[in-house]
Amino acid sequence: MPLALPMIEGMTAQASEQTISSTQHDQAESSFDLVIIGSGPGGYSTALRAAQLGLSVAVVERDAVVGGTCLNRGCIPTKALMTATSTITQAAHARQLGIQSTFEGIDFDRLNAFKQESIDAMTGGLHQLLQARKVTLIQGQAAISGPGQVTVETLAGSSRQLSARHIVLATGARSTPLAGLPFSNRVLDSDRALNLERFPQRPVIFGAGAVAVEFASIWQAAGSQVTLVIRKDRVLSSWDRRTSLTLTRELGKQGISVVTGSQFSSLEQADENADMKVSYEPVDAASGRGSSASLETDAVLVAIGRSPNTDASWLTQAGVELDAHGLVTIDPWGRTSADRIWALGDITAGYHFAHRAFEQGIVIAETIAGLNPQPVNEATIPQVVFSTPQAACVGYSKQAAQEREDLNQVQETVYPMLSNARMRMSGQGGSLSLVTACASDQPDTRIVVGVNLVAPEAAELIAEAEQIVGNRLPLSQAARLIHPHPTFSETLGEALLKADGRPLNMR
Ligand SMILES: Cc1cc2nc3c(=O)[nH]c(=O)nc-3n(C[C@H](O)[C@H](O)[C@H](O)COP(=O)(O)OP(=O)(O)OC[C@H]3O[C@@H](n4cnc5c(N)ncnc54)[C@H](O)[C@@H]3O)c2cc1C
Ligand SMILES: NC(=O)c1ccc[n+]([C@@H]2O[C@H](COP(=O)([O-])OP(=O)(O)OC[C@H]3O[C@@H](n4cnc5c(N)ncnc54)[C@H](O)[C@@H]3O)[C@@H](O)[C@H]2O)c1
Repeated sequence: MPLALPMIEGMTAQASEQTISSTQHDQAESSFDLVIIGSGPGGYSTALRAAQLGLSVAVVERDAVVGGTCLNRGCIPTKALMTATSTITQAAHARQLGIQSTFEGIDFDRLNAFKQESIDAMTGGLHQLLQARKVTLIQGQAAISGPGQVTVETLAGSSRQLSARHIVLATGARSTPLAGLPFSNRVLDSDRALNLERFPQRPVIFGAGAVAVEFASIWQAAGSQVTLVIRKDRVLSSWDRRTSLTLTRELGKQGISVVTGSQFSSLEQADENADMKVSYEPVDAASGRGSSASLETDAVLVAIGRSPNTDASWLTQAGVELDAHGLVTIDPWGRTSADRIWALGDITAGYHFAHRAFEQGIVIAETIAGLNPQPVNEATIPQVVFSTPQAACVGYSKQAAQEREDLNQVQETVYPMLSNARMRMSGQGGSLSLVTACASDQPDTRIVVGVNLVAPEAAELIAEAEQIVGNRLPLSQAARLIHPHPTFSETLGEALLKADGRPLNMR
């Protein structure tokens, strides 16, 4: 085995590149139980679990560094920036509480170094772990070239042939542009937005999902004047209505200008480095909702979703079936329509989160190893958005629960968040709704089927909710769980007591 990469502070992408290349195994081996295409959360979780189970595994990654979108261009760098800029929000709140503090600006060199250190620590650690589990890493562009055959085109221009008992597709996704508006150094996707030397001063963001809302919060906290243009009346519009309306209101309270019912119409720019005039218009002029305006802006962020990396012709030639959105069709264990080809993560239909890909990878590896695992429970995957305040949910909204034939007597319990001491102290608003029902296979037992939350630390709080919802804990038992006082987690405890007909610290 090559020497393990030490987790060096400030490790550069170039150093990482050398590391991936160095693991193009000195070993001549080209035959594996699994060849995995892509080293993001889907690919690496499959590799780690399969190797743990004694299977021989190769991961092919075209990037210089392992970790995919999540570690290099997604979860980790956004949360590094969020960690840094949320301290500005805290300092502003602290001033209202008598703590004298001044915000003297941002040292962008240091902030960008912190972001890169965060990425390097995670990718370096992952690299070491893959090596420790004896996973073969190969840098290059992979393609299925025949049954059980993968061809890798390396950066040096050479080609390598691998044979595999099983092939796992984990090729991820890329940002979708607005029609007629290609990405550039001023029209940004999330990759470009993460690589700015400094934050834009007057950004206009199109989109209402996690990327749009997280960048809006990061930039607004840092003092940018953010305009968020959304097509519906609220952000995260596929979520529970109360939750998404609460978050929309809170973003407005933070100072973000949220333009509802509107969409991009045109962009004027003298040259590629000049400021732009961006215009938007009502989505449905006849409805009377939405507005038209033109804004001067130094950056436009387009965050309208991502397109799966499934357009290469070798995929369908290998017999892998795609749906109308270009997503790979899989069964609950990750099998595609082609024999011994599996797929997971952002190229499959469902929630596109790293933690879903982790569990899919574990299930695929264990199934290949013959362990017969339970399939991923798609209905209880927690969703989280690291905005200010955070939003998180698991299970069903009241409306979604009412639409299910296997759930009866659906009830919603709303907890008044300002009854919680820590919520009051935080200076942030929020909402919590708990959905309970009786499942048709256990008609006499009321269970918690959904929790929808806006609060500081919502992304942490949802982990407990996932235990309750995912394990179908009867409400009567869940309401006996004791929550430490005074904590944000008591919001869930109090809501459970209220749903159980025993409200404590409220009427
Ligand atoms: C800005 C942003 C923030 C996010 N934040 C979060 C978060 O906080 N929490 C969360 O859970 N999720 C978050 N996500 C989503 C998360 O990043 C994805 O769900 C996750 O990365 C999907 O993993 P994956 O393995 O399917 O694909 P990816 O992580 O995209 O990895 C795919 C890999 O495959 C490689 N590849 C593709 N084709 C080939 C080929 N032919 N040959 C070789 N290699 C190939 C790519 O280079 C890439 O490295 C975020 C996403 C974005 C964009
Ligand atoms: N905290 C997290 O876990 C996290 C953070 C960032 C991203 N992600 C994941 O990354 C993926 C990409 O995020 P995203 O926010 O780009 O996508 P998304 O699919 O979550 O949201 C896209 C938004 O754009 C809107 N939209 C679609 N087409 C539009 C158009 N033509 N004009 C205006 N608006 C339009 C949609 O209504 C939706 O609100 C998602 O799967 C998300 O779950 C997760």
